[in-house]
Amino acid sequence: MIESQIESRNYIGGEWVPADSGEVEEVRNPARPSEVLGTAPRSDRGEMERAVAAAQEALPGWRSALPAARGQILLRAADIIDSRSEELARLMALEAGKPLGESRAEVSRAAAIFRYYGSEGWRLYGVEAPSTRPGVRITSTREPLGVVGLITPWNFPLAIPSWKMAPALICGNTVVIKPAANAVLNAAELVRILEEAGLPGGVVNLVMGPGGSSGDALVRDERVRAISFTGSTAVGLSIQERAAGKKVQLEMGGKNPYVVMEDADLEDAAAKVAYGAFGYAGQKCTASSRAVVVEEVYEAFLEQVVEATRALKLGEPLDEEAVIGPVINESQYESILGAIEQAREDGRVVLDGGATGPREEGYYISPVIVADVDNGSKTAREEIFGPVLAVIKARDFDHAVEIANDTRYGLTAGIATRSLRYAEEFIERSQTGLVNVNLPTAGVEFQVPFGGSKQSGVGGREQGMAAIEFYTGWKTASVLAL
Ligand SMILES: NC(=O)C1=CN([C@@H]2O[C@H](COP(=O)(O)OP(=O)(O)OC[C@H]3O[C@@H](n4cnc5c(N)ncnc54)[C@H](OP(=O)(O)O)[C@@H]3O)[C@@H](O)[C@H]2O)C=CC1
Ligand SMILES: O=C(O)CCC(=O)C(=O)O
Repeated sequence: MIESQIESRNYIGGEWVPADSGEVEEVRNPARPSEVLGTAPRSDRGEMERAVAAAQEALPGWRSALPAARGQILLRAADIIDSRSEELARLMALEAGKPLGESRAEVSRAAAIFRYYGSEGWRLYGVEAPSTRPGVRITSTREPLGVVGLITPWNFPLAIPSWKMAPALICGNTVVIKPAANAVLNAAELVRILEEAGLPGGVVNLVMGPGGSSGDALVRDERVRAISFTGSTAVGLSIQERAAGKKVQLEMGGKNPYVVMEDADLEDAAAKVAYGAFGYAGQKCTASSRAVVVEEVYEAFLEQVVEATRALKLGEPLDEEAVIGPVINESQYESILGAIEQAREDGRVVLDGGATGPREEGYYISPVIVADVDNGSKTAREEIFGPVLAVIKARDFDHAVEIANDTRYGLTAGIATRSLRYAEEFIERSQTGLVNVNLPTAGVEFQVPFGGSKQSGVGGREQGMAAIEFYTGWKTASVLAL
């Protein structure tokens, strides 16, 4: 239980302000839906227009500040995140239903992201190239894009806003962020931390409101030079159309395969697939939702993965031992239960989970594993974003790779094997942005490029140096001294 409800507000031009209409949305605890954690302003287009104007006004000062001075603020933010880690982790567990252990890891990850980009200010390198013309000096330097719009989901309520905001800021851009309705309290805390770290008013602006109105206003605003979005494929692809003329980065869904070869350590593979499929109830774009297993070890793997899944505790997010919490909200709960019905038709149920009790007692769904799934079926093709694992039989390595790649998504893929040849060939042939050998598909590192191919990702990659590339443009100057 929380001690008192949190009344969150928009942050525009350095002021914490309510929605123009005064309307609010309740924020509820997915583990106890009757519990109201707080409220968020129900903003519309007008608030978004003012937030963009504030970001535009703050731009000249921020872009001309020394990168090292911008970096100092990010480094201070990292220290504040660390100093408040337990409180932030508990808020994440309450609002996003993320088990405490994983919430703690995400808070540390957010601090590390701010630290990493805080020092990137020293490395905003340009290039000097030889000219084809005598006496001409050519330099290409990086410039900020201007005002950037960030639209973030609820499933990584601190890490994703951090890995979008920190690189945008170090490069000298100003920001307007629209967080998901189910992650507003976390987003507001992060912005409060940046304010406390000394970020000038207007450099980051936060507007809470429905995606269809305030989010749409951000996407369409001509003053906004770039949009970085994480969320569903349908919304992402529609943003690509609405944001015509802007630089766009879309991180969308996944239907991530984990191939299990005959030479794998089956116990290890089963543990990694189970964690990848069911950690945080499968609500990750990197979740292992398809296990593709060669026939030689198929039945043995099924036994092991059921056992490994049974070992994962489903419980209250504040329970130290829990790995699987509730799903985020009623609409996801309904949609996942519908997908489970479909999965029962599409395969042989080897672990029969589903709703664990009345929804009023929390949106809990226990893991479901279906075997003998055809890769052409709905269960194997559509992102469920819930605790459902489809197991698909492959004849051999080539067939497994073919099945793994036979999807409209291309975010991440894994393989369990002891063979260097399988591992290297899988890396080579996998049509994904990330490949993991004997490691879970979920859980990415911030210092390297992150993102997918096909309908998992459009635009430049996030994180690592790729984010610097996204949040800057190049200016080439040619000079002939007379
Ligand atoms: N790739 C990933 O990591 C994620 C994938 N998903 C996928 O999406 C499904 C649904 O989850 P959901 O939260 O509804 O995802 P959405 O794609 O609807 O939401 C993601 C973000 O986009 C905003 N948004 C929604 N509609 C618009 C719009 N028309 N214009 C601009 N912004 C908009 C949302 O705001 P608001 O919350 O106010 O609607 C939120 O901030 C999941 O089942 C999962 O498959 C979801 C989250 C993360
Ligand atoms: O697995 C991770 O660490 C990141 C997942 C992610 O970015 C997402 O689900 O949106």
